[in-house]
Amino acid sequence: MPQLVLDNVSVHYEGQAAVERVSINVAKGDFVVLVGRSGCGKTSLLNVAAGLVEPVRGSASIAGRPITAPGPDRAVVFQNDALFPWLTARENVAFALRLRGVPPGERARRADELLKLVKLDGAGDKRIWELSGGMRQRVGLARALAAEPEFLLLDEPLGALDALTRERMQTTLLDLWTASQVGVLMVTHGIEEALVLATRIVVLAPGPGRVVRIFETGFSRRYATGEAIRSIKADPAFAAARGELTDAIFEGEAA
Ligand SMILES: Nc1ncnc2c1ncn2[C@@H]1O[C@H](COP(=O)(O)OP(=O)(O)OP(=O)(O)O)[C@@H](O)[C@H]1O
Repeated sequence: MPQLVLDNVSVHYEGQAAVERVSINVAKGDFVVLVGRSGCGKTSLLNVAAGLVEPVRGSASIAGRPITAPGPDRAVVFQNDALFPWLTARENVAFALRLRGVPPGERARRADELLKLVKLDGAGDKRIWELSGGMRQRVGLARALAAEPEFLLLDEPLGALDALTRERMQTTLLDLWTASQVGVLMVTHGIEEALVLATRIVVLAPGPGRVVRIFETGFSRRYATGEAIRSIKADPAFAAARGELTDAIFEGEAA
């Protein structure tokens, strides 16, 4: 099974250490979430996995192949994803299909399938500027999936959304993950979001960024096997995990 591996990765900017010796493994089917206070290096680590930042020490690889640049095996979705506003939702997704070499005759049909997967069937003809923030983010996800990546790298993809839309998008993300069995590496500031989505949560602390705790969590697997999110969140085990995770994030912070 191909694994995305960050092995003892250190990242420096202008000689300053931002991340020191962090190791993270993401197998296909894993949903790994990075959490931690501002400046602990979450985005830097995601950028190393994306091939956008080169570590000064340690290595990044997929199935043993070094990561040196962005590649078709990884799709990246950022908070304010750059869609083409003058194109329709379908054309945005079809653009990614074109880059992958899908023949013109198949692109519209395949794009519609992907839009259906993110529950945007019927919105294919709408231009990006006509869509709400949540709908745009779903187009971004459909476009990322169009590349048929092995790994999805998500940097606060739901951060700009209102609370209700954000909650709905969490189930959309889980549905996509369950259906495609990609490996996900995601950054979030949402504690509850991390618990709902992750199979593993990596807690980082700043100064310089390092791993302080790893939680193996099973809530998203429960969703994948049919349990409703509401029932999962009502479980006392969920509240207990939220308390533990919050403590781990703020441990060591000056009062
Ligand atoms: N391009 C850059 N040049 C210089 N310093 C940078 C650069 N990118 C990040 N840093 C620094 O590296 C450290 C880690 O930043 P990073 O964005 O990875 O953290 P983060 O955990 O994602 O933060 P946040 O939660 O605030 O988004 C910070 O101290 C930041 O100021």
